[in-house]
Amino acid sequence: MLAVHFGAGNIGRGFIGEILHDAGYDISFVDINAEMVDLLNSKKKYKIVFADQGKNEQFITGISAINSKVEPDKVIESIVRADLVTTAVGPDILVNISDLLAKSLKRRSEITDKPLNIIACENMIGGSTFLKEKVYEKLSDEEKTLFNRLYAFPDAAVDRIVPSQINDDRLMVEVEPYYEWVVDQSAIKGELPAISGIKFVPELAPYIVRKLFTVNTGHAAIAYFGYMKGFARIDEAIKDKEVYHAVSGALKETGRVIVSKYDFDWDSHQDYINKILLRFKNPYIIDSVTRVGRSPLRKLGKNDRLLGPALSYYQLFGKVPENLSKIIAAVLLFDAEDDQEARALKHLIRNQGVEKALSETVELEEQHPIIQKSIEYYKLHLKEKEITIRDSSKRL
Ligand SMILES: NC(=O)c1ccc[n+]([C@@H]2O[C@H](COP(=O)([O-])OP(=O)(O)OC[C@H]3O[C@@H](n4cnc5c(N)ncnc54)[C@H](O)[C@@H]3O)[C@@H](O)[C@H]2O)c1
Ligand SMILES: O=P(O)(O)OC[C@@H](O)[C@@H](O)[C@H](O)[C@H](O)CO
Repeated sequence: MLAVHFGAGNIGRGFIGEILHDAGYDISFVDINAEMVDLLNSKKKYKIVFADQGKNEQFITGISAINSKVEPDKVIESIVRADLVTTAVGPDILVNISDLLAKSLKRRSEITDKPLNIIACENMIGGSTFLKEKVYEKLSDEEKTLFNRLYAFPDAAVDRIVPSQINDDRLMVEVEPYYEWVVDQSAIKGELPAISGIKFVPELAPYIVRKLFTVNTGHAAIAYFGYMKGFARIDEAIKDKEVYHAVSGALKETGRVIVSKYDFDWDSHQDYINKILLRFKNPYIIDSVTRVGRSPLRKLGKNDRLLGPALSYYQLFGKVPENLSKIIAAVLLFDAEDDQEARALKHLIRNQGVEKALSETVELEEQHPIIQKSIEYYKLHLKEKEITIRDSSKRL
C-alpha cells in the first residue's frame, strides 16, 4: 500500500509517518525543502524518539521523497498509484498544493476508477473540506461530477506535540508519546482504511472543536502570555502563576462552550483539560513560545482557537470572556522578529492604531465588546510591560 504525504516536517515525519508505517504503508513524502527530500531519499529511513523518561526509539522505513518544485510529474505519478493521500503542510499552504493535487487527481481519473481519500491533517476546522474547495476551483463541471464519484476529502483532527527539531541527525524527530488522530468516517470513499492509529467517528465536529479550543487555545495562551513575560519555553512559562492562571481561566471559558455545544459532560471534559495541562508541562519536550505562537494573524482568525471560542462564548452566555480577551490582547504584543505574520501585525498596529488593526484582522467592528475588552487588556499589558522593563533596567 502506498500513501502520499505532503509535508515532511515535524508532524509529517513525527506523527503521520509513524501511524501510516505501522499500518503497513510505504510513504512517499512530498516537500519543497530540497535538503529534507535528499536526506530522506539517501537514508531511506528516519528515527522517532519518544520524549519521556524511557526515550524509546522507532525507525520508520519504506519511505521515499519527492521535491514537488523540481519533479511535479513524479508527484502526479505517485498519486495515480496511491491508496491514501494526507497533508501536514500548514493551513495557509493548502492552497499552494491544490493545483498539483488537482492535476494529479485528473490524471489518476484517466487511468483508474479506484476511489481515493485525501485527508488534511492541519490545525483548522474543515481542513480537508477547504482543500477540496481549492482543488474544485480548478475543475470543469464535468470534472467535478467525476471527482465527486471517485474522491473524498474527509476532515480530521490531529493531536501530538512535535516541537521544532534541533538535532544533529536532521531526519530524527522527538515527539511526545501521546497522540490522537480522528477522521470523519461518514466522508470516506471505498473501504475504510485499516489504520489502527486512526479513530474513525461518525461526526468530526465535537473532536476538532474540543481539540482546537482546548489543546491549541491552552497552548496559545501559554505562548503569548509567556512571550509577553519574557519566557522562551512552554514548560517554563506554564510554571509562572500568572501564565497558569490565564491558561486555566481560558480553558474554563472554552470548556463552557464545548460542553454546551456538544455531548461532553463537565467532569470528563475537566479530565481532558487536566491531561493536556500535564502534556504542556512535559519536561522532556523542549518547545519554544515562538513556535507555538507562530503565525499570529492565522491564530486571530474568526474560526480559530481564540476568536472562535470567544465569539461562541459571547453568543451563548451574553458575556465577554475575560481570559480569552486577555490572551487576544497578548497576541497583539507578540513581535517575534523571525515570524512574518508577527512583523505584519506590528506594522498594522503601528500604521492603523491598535483598535483598527485588531478589528480588521478579526473582521469584527471596533465597537464589538470583545474588541473593546481586548484593547482594554492590551493597554494594561503594555503598562505592565513598561513597568517590567523599567524595573529590570534598574536592576542592571
Ligand atoms: N507540530 C505540532 O505539534 C503539530 C501538531 C498537530 C498539528 N500540527 C499541524 O500540522 C501542520 C504542519 O505543522 P508542522 O509543525 O509539521 O510544520 P513544519 O513546518 O514542521 O512542516 C511543514 C512542512 O511542509 C513543507 N511544505 C511547505 N510548503 C510546501 C508545499 N508547497 N508542498 C509540500 N510541502 C510543503 C515544509 O517544507 C515543511 O517540511 C500544521 O497545520 C500544524 O498546525 C502540528
Ligand atoms: O501548529 P499551530 O501553529 O496551529 O499551533 C501551534 C501548536 O499549538 C500546535 O502545533 C500543537 O503543538 C499541536 O496542535 C498539538 O497537537
